Amino acid sequence: MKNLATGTSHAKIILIGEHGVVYGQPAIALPISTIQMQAVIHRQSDGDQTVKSRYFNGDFNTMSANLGGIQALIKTLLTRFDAPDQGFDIHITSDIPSERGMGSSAAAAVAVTRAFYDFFEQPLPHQVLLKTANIAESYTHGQPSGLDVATTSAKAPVWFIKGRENYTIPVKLPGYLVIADTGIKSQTKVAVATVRNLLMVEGETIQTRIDDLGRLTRQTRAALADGQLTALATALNGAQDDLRSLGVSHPALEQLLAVARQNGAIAAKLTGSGQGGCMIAVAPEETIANTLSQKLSAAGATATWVEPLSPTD
Ligand SMILES: Nc1ncnc2c1ncn2[C@@H]1O[C@H](COP(=O)(O)OP(=O)(O)O)[C@@H](O)[C@H]1O
Ligand SMILES: C[C@@](O)(CCOP(=O)(O)O)CC(=O)O
Repeated sequence: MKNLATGTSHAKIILIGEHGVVYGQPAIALPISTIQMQAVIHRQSDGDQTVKSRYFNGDFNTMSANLGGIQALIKTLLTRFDAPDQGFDIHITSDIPSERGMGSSAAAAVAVTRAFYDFFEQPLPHQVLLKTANIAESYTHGQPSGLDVATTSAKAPVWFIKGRENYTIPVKLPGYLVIADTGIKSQTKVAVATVRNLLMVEGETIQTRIDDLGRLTRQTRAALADGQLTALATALNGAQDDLRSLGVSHPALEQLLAVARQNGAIAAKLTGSGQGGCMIAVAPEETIANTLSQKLSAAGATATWVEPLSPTD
């Protein structure tokens, strides 16, 4: 066992397919490796078990309710390594805004899992990482698709279908993504419940929208493979129409989407669970992306990021 161990992860955005993915449709998500999360463990020889994060600073056994997922995950890991009473101090630091659709809960779970495997000096196969980190996600979300854990631990864009073995896909497209945060917090489990309730009440019309998200995601995959920026834009804009019908947009998101479209974005949609959180816009050139970022900030976005559409290591 080490005296000092670390685990890292990063943010993600869902390019297309959020919410549909909960019902078996495909989704495509991109790692945002410039926005990082880190978990650092110091061994405590006195047996103390302590946690420090944005949400909580104190004894591991009295962690606040919104860190219940991380607590359950750490308990599982200590049991797995036959060390339930091992002393540790874990410090989680994050640049990922929380409850904004950028995968903070999954990134925390991935960083913590990696840190404990490093602490106990054990190899961590990727499939074990996914399964383990999803213990925390199940607690936080109820029934996560697994997309967020897959992407916050990935180095390349992920093609994802729930319950299947998922894989990374190449994206070789010119163009830039602008990510903008409305600053409005929204919990994934609440947005997922909105869609579930609508599906129960309205049935077929909602199922049609979910199916359409799958169709548009497949169209996006073809557009990414062929370098077709216009086809990509059509699919992303169509997905926003579907997501609005599913009840997961928000006036603040709609306002930023309009600003993006008026200032040179060829596509704009919410990303992640919606009902607040972040939106993404696609710009054909970096100069347009930088202008968009300024305009979105002026329109009230609390933070913006510009990223190339084809991620680089
Ligand atoms: N820095 C952090 N340290 C520990 N846990 C975190 C941190 N940031 C986020 N989380 C966890 O993620 C939860 C938010 O997750 P969620 O509602 O899914 O939003 P997101 O879209 O950001 O993933 C928080 O309630 C907390 O449990
Ligand atoms: C809405 C959903 O498709 C994505 C949620 O993303 P986030 O937790 O808002 O980053 C839910 C899921 O995939 O489990």
